[in-house]
Amino acid sequence: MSGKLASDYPSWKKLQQLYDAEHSKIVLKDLFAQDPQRFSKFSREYNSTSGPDVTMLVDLSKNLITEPVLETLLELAREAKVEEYRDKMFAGEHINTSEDRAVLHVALRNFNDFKIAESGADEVSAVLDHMKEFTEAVRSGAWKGYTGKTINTIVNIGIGGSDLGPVMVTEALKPYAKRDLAAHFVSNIDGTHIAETLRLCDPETTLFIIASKTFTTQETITNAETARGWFLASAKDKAHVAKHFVALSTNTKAVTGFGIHESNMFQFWDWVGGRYSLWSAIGLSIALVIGYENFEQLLKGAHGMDKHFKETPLEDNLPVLMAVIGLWYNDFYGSQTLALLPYDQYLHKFADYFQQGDMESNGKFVTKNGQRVNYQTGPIIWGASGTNGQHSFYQLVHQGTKLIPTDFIAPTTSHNPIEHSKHHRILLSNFFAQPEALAFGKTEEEVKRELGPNASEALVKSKVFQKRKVSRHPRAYSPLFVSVGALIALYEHKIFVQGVIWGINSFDQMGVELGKVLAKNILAQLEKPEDVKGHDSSTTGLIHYYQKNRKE
Ligand SMILES: O=P(O)(O)OC[C@H]1O[C@@](O)(CO)[C@@H](O)[C@@H]1O
Repeated sequence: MSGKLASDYPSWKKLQQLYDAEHSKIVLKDLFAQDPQRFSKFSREYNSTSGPDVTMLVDLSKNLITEPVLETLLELAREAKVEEYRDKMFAGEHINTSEDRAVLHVALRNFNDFKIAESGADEVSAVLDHMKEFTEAVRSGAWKGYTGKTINTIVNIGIGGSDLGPVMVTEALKPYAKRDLAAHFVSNIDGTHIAETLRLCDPETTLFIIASKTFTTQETITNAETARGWFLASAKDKAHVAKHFVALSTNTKAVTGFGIHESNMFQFWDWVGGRYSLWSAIGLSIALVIGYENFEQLLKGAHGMDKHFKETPLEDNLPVLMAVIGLWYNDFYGSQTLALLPYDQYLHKFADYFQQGDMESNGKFVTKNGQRVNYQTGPIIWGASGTNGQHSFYQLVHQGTKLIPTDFIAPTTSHNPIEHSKHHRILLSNFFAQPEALAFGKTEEEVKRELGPNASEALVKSKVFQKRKVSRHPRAYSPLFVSVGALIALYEHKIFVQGVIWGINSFDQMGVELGKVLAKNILAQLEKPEDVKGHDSSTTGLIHYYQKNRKE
């Protein structure tokens, strides 16, 4: 297959020359000493221009970049036609080429701000109205269960994008949660997940939300059937399912086939990728937990970032800046991962969420026109909330042999200013200190001065901190729901920009299909050892061991 690879762009070759010439010499301490304006030159403040006020400071100055490097990275974005592809996305062009679909999660939070011609885009507000009406009915107690009781428990049954977004956001927005409405999330096919959850539920007061874009996902449909069986064991009459089961899907036929009435279905469309769907009907559990008004503010916070991405010149465009700096480490420094480190306990699921968001989008090795890439694409996303990570994996980040790009995120204000915000000050002191330690390290001379002349060579060496990289963006604390919306959209668009530069399709997920097919074949063979056919000796041996030793 012909076509340009990212590594064919002149700017890519220029970046390689800059890397070859500079990487072994770059010392952040020197860069800061040489340029007192470095912080202001490489920081950007975001102030939303639409919807609720969101302010955010993104500080990129502690990155291993110089002005020529950043200029060339932005040149790369231009050569890859990032702006052109961005405009195609917003216009509803079918940029998801392998599935011939538009990519329009921005239409879910657009509030008719910019015209989108894709079919279904004009139905978004009708679905939001339905979500609002239903949410208010459940939260007010107007919606009754089959014995006339109000709903005090919701169980979202879904997996991947039909689970991770609702889980992360309901955690992130817990300060706004209706505390007498319990929310549970069942995703895993492991019977433990649904069994442990149902132990916490009363069939008379529990609402099940079956969340599945395709409504064919084996885990979700199996869990949904188990939940329905559990419910009917008490309710008996199938007519009562309508009061306790709703569906979020694009597949009306499969939903009604399951036994959920169309009036209890909240629709979305094929141009909403699963990992980009929390803004759609998939967000119903979020709206139920925090209230529809706050859910709408979440959408508006994201929309503000959409406008920023759509309208801001590249050199001030936050998703673009974060994307190209991430690419600099990934493709020139050879880093393999990106650590997301929110110093905000409410965001403790943020890295989990973007494992799917980033890795399912950019974990590809061929370009849109089928060419094998000759560079790294999507990074491995991992992380944990601060300060916990400091007591777990920071040793490797500080003194290991790998370069670990890190995003530090923190709110300026806490929802829980207990002890006169003493906790928040301690949290933020660590949030400021860790990037400082990572960026500037500690030289051998400094260690020797500290330890004195008698210190062993080995001890001195063990206390040296090499210089590392860090990008961080403390997040100002406008009301959380809007800034969470803006923050998620920021990362969504960063992922989009990287995919455009790498020339890959960030919006399909062919890689998850093979495992499903193999699992289905094996499932049919698990009964008897003589049924096990067509596998390698390892898979065969493992299955036989299970068959010989299982107790159930
Ligand atoms: O929402 P659904 O159709 O049940 O898919 C669930 C998840 O399964 C996938 O792995 C695709 O098969 C993710 O892309 C998706 O979010």
